[in-house]
Amino acid sequence: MKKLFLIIGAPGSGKTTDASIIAGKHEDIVHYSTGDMLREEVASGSELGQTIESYISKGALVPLDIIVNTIVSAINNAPVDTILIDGYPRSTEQMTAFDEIVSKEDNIELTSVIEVRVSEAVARERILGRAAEAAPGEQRSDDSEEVFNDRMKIYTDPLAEIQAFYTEKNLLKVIDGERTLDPIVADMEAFILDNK
Ligand SMILES: Nc1ncnc2c1ncn2[C@@H]1O[C@H](COP(=O)(O)OP(=O)(O)O)[C@@H](O)[C@H]1O
Repeated sequence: MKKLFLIIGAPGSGKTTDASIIAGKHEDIVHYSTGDMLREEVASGSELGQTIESYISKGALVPLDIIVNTIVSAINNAPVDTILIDGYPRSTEQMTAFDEIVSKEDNIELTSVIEVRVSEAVARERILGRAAEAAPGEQRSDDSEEVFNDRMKIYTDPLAEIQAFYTEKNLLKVIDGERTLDPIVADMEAFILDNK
């Protein structure tokens, strides 16, 4: 049985960093970041990667079929049974599409949806700080003020509906992301270890 933890959070919430640290500490936990998987496809130079980059550079969501295929293949190819995926779902369309997949796949259990919660002000400060600190040529194409605003709106627009959907299923776990890294990671790690 593959036990899946979805981790959502605003741009700059630290969701990818948190999940990556936890997976790095436990051999029986693997972590996939939707953003990183999509950027890997872009880096491959494939035609699909060019399509993906056209969305990422605008802070827009890539099409449903692309992101669903990306996460389903990551789950199916995962080498261990506890899987953390950060950056999904980002729309109610993605949420319902995945709910259908999980309901059909006996081998996949959605164990929890962890929301790393930060205010827009903290998210903005972190993203624009990351952009300012990036080495020349290393800045992410979507870390500009304008694209950040679009990414933030895309995240917050469906959030209430996503929170309600998973609260109803008793699957939502909120973690305060406005702290230093260690207590956030400790809280998330304890929750995952208690529930995997
Ligand atoms: N679940 C998803 N659905 C569609 N597009 C996605 C998804 N996850 C990531 N992306 C694309 O990758 C970009 C970067 O995502 P990510 O690295 O997680 O950054 P952040 O969440 O901090 O904005 C998103 O702005 C979007 O273009």
